[in-house]
Amino acid sequence: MANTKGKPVDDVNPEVKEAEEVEEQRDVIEKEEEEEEEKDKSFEELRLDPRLIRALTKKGIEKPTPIQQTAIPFILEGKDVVAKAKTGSGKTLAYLLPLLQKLFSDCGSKKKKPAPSAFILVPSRELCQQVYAEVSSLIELCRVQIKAVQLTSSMPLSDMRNALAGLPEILVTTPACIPKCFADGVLNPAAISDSLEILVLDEADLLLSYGYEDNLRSVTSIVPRRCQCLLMSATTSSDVEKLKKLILHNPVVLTLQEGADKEEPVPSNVQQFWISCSAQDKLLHILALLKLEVVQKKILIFINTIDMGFKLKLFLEKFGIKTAILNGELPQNSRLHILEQFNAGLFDYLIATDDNSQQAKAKEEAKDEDNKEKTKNKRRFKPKLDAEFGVVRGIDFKKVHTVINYDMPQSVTGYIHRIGRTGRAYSSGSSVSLVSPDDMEGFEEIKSFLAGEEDKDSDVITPFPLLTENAVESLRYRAEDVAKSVTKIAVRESRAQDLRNEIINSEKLKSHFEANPRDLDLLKHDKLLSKTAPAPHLKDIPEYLVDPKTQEASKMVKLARAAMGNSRRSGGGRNNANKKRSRKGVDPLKTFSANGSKRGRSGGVGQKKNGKGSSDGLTKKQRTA
Ligand SMILES: Nc1ncnc2c1ncn2[C@@H]1O[C@H](COP(=O)(O)OP(=O)(O)OP(=O)(O)O)[C@@H](O)[C@H]1O
Repeated sequence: MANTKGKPVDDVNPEVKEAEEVEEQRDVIEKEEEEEEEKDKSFEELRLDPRLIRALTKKGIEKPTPIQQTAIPFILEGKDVVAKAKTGSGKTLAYLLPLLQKLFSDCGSKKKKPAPSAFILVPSRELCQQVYAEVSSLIELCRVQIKAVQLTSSMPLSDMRNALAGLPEILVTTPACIPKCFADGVLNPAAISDSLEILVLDEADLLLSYGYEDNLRSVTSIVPRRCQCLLMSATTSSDVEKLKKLILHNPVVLTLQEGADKEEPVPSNVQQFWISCSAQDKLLHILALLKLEVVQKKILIFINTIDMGFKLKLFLEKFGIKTAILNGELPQNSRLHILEQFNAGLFDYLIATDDNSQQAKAKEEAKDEDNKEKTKNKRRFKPKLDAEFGVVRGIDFKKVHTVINYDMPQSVTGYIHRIGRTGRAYSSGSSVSLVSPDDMEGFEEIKSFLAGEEDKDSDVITPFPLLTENAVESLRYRAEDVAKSVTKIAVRESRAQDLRNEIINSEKLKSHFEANPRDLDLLKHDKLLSKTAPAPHLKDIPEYLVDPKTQEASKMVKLARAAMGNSRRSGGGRNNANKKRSRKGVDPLKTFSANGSKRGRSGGVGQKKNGKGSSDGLTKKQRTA
């Protein structure tokens, strides 16, 4: 940078002056962040047991997140707590750590209780598995004599009995499973009333929407008055209020706010974008996003129906893009395996149908099929959905950098939960929503909810800047041609075939997992559905078709990926240096615009919502270069 010291102000080159101002602003921001970090409490200051702190260190977790800093002391004090904090903010450890610490004091006593001391209720089997894995790994790392088990409704009775025979202290389950256990005599309500000390309702905003109200009532009727109740939620809703009244006694309500005093349901480290296109052009746009590589991998794509998921998979396959599919009709072993493989980085693109809105639709579809079936009096493949399935909400997808809404979600809450699959804990991410004219009303609702009352006109979701119209149009002919070839029959056959394969796989996986619990790479779930290899002209899009701006954008995205890959540490956590790098590092969406303007575009690319971002959107390194 030029040395301007001693020069009269008027002589200073305006660009240099501007750069200096940016530099000063950056220094102020860094200082503010450092001060913020200094105010943060450590796990030691939260009076967490040293065994737990050592376990966290082994997991790469060094510093509590804000919700953990706030909630842990209250939970350790024995208070009922309602904790509302955005997706990915670390709510699971916020309750698991103090819960375990409280059980540590009992684990020396020789006499085991007849029923678990802690119940953790979650809305889906996937979450059950995830929370169980987390609590088990903490117990193992702490080397304490505490036993945790998970129960789900689909387990055979004998497995449930075996699981409970060891008198576990912690039970992780779904609300539907408990009345079943009572009815089958696997759990004894009176014993629970005697033993239960802590009840956790995780993802409380979802428990009622999954239709668990009656199940929960049968549980609460046996919860003793002395039992400490914790309710964790990513969003506020009337359901959460209902549960609060049903179960908690005079709770401490923690609503974690970010920024000055603004409550932001989506983490500010997630940049949200949208693309306006017709419903028919969604295939074309997703092809452009993925094939021209203007979005960061790993990518999670949401669609609303299973058929559309298969159509998308077959369509992308023709262009040599391999994806895996996750939905509620797959067997549970397959679903868990797909999640594990995706989290382990074995594939980059996952197409997911989410939660019960999709289930309702699919059930309708199945009903329709049923009726047709009866009239035709013919036997055909019928999908059966898992009522405890929840692929998205609360699931900790690791290192997802981009979430794409191919179909828009049915509600604001759905949007928040989908977007929350990226930008988890201290990582950054982005989302791109494809919005057709039919989606517009719902989209406006989402936007105005996210902007909040005072900030109605602010653009929280901005137009996606890295894809030019020319770039999209250059793929139109190919996309439309291929889309025509993916017929309804092809979709139906692939769906049936895939399900058959997964059912066979599921059995193999079951026995394999029993023998090799850590082996992930057994079966690949992103294998091709179509028998024909992609045509070369579709697999490799000729360079001349892509305009220079998009080529440049794509290069930036690749560079950023490489940079992020290098700065990543294995394991769950990051150190502070890494964290800072990821916050301010090379994210092309923050530093580049395909539309040419190199400085803060309207829509705020490169600027944090709270106005803390650098004014030119360039990193120190880039400016120096
Ligand atoms: N203190 C921490 N430091 C670093 N990473 C953390 C910390 N606490 C939790 N994490 C990691 O952050 C990720 C998100 O945590 P978690 O699943 O608990 O979020 P959540 O708030 O429950 O999100 P959701 O509402 O979507 O379920 C996990 O991978 C977890 O291991």
